[in-house]
Amino acid sequence: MSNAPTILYTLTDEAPFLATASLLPIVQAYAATAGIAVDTRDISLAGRILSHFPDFLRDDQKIGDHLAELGQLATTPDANIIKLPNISASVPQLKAAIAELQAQGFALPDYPEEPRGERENEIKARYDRTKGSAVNPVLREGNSDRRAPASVKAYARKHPHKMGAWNPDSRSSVAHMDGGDFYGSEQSAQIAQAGTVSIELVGADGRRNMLKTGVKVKAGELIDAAVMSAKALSAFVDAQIDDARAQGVLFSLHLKATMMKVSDPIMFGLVVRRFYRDTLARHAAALEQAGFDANNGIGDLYARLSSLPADVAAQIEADIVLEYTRRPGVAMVNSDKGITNLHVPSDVIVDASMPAMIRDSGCMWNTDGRLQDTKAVIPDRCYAGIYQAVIDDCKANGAFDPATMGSVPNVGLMAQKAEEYGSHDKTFQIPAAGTVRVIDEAGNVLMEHAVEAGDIWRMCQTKDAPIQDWVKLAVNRARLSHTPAVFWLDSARAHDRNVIAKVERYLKDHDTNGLDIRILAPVEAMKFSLERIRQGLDTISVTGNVLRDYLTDLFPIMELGTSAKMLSVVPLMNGGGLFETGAGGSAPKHVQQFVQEDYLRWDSLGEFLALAASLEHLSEYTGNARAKVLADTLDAANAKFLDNDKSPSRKVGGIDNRGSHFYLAMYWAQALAEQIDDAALKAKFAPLAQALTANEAKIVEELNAVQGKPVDIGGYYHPDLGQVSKAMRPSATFNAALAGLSAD
Ligand SMILES: NC(=O)C1=CN([C@@H]2O[C@H](COP(=O)(O)OP(=O)(O)OC[C@H]3O[C@@H](n4cnc5c(N)ncnc54)[C@H](OP(=O)(O)O)[C@@H]3O)[C@@H](O)[C@H]2O)C=CC1
Ligand SMILES: O=C(O)CCC(=O)C(=O)O
Ligand SMILES: [Mg+2]
Repeated sequence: MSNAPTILYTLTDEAPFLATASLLPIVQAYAATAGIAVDTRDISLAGRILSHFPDFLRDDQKIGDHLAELGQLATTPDANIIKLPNISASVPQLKAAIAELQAQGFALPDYPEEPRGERENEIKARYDRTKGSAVNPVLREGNSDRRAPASVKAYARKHPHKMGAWNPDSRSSVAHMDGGDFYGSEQSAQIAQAGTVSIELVGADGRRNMLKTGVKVKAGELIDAAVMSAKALSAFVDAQIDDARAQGVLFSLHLKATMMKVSDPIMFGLVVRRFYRDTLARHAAALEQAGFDANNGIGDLYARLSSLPADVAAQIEADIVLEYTRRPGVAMVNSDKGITNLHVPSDVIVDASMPAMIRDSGCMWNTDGRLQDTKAVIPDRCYAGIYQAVIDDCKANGAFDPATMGSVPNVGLMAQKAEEYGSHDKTFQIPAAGTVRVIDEAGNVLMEHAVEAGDIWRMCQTKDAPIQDWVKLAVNRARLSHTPAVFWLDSARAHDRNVIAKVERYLKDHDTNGLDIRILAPVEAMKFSLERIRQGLDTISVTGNVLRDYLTDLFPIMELGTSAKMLSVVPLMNGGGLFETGAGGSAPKHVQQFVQEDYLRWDSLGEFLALAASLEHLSEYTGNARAKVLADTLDAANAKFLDNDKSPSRKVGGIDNRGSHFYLAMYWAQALAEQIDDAALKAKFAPLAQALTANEAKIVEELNAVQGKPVDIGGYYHPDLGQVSKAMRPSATFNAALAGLSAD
């Protein structure tokens, strides 16, 4: 790459994809002035689906497997990838995307939910590769460094977002199991020498059923396994439903059905089956016939009613209404449309949903569209306790104050499918009682669990090199930021005990003189960090993969109002760079607003920060001095952008995503025209800076004039590129000015 510096910009889904249609032409035009190509790769859900079915498509419809290509590139020092959030699809989303593509003339097969025969099994396996968190584990060949840069933190202090007040008498709480969960059953082993392990289920009758063979392991690697008892989960859920009703609080469930794509939909399904148990039992035969799958949420039931005789469908609907009278109120995703917390597994995702609840005074929405105290059910104990610690702190001390609070950046272990990221192909719902064993090639039993039918058993892998890299990253971050760093590890967990031993060993490889580095159990680490945050002090959280996910939404949402404003860098272990934009998702409700009123609220600050880091990395890797000038001036532009508060406002009338891109382009051009490090660039950007500055009012008016009416983009999962581009670039004056930069 050093000859032809290239940045690869990912095309994804929903709001970030729409934003790209406006931002990318700006980025490409500016980067070209330094001889940098910014190419795209399609890793959207639709793109991933199409790339897996070339044999069903016309030649002109086929696309390559861009994700595999990027995954390969991520293992090389040449990688310079800007990764926007993408859909980690649940089954309902996957089916909706397939239906949309079929309607657009792509002759894809249906998703065989209950595959019959080899052909359907093969088709389902192909689709399943595109499902859930299919992208991030492939690209994240490094550990993550997520933080709010100083300019962003200063912005948040100057323009604090609203936080709901906390009442000390709030009845909101987090409920978790006391036993029979992953936490209570975790076992861990360290691999002595490279080889393979197998996973077998030995039935009560002694029959051996191989669940998986040939799982490659490296020397020094940690493997862990745990089981969630279906019986224990079921009893726990029943007790929580009753308790929520007795207390008069809303019932809500918080899982990560997208990222934990095998285990969590099963847990979600179990909760749906318990909550609606009377209706589901009464109509079991009809619902079976209609193909209802509780793992896809109660929304799946409604979607299938039309396939049943009208009187049966009406009876089922009536029974559900009746059943609600016997249950606690359920938290709503959208009370206007009657969408509950149990409708779709991907609607309520714990990393974003718990911070939202905490920001809303510990409440969620009830069916009347009003906020109400809530019981948040997070069954497994591994991490549930951290949220109760936040709730306890808010009840004791009131809401956090974004104008004064400190920050909790994160260094997260995730490289090479570390921890839960690698569990997908090693998670099983157990068909019959027996014992699950993990055995090595010599036949040694490394871990074993007694299991019952319906239990969820899963194994994770964490290689040694990523742990070493993670420790190094933590020490470097603590040194660079002069900030204490806490490893959130729980000595009561078998896996964490093994990680602690490695951390203690690898910390010795570094100069930690003068640094404050501690290892604390998650709840203690949370209390310690919260106590400091209230004093305005920062504390680096150094965590495993799941806490990385949880904390990098929780703290940014409390501190900045959104994780979109985070700098999110993944220094790839082989030297390349993966620059993620923000730490949040693809915000589906932004698309709904856009098609209804041509207004896109998506905040691209995460993209701006990622681009600056990517240009900086490119300049260091290739020695391209102009890339450095572009990076420095973009930094300056970002600071000005924040200072002048040019992020999109929430409602029609203000500037939206497109307006904010214009301001970034203007500030960036002005900084380039003002700098003195590169005279040619200065001369090139002077006329553009002048044109944008002179036409500011006109451009903003052209951009804002389109707002307020519906806009058609030709699809949700696979919108029409031409229509999107037209909608996202409505200012002729701005477009002409940019074209001028590329022309000369
Ligand atoms: N890295 C990735 O690829 C990730 C992908 N996802 C995927 O994203 C989808 C949605 O997930 P969900 O958990 O709802 O999380 P989101 O982060 O998409 O949404 C949660 C809320 O965060 C706020 N928000 C997030 N990003 C922005 C932004 N750039 N501009 C303005 N507001 C923003 C909005 O809150 P408010 O309205 O309160 O301002 C939004 O409603 C799922 O398909 C999920 O799988 C999720 C996380 C990461
Ligand atoms: O991989 C995913 O599905 C989501 C990842 C995520 O939420 C994150 O990285 O913060
Ligand atoms: Mg997340």
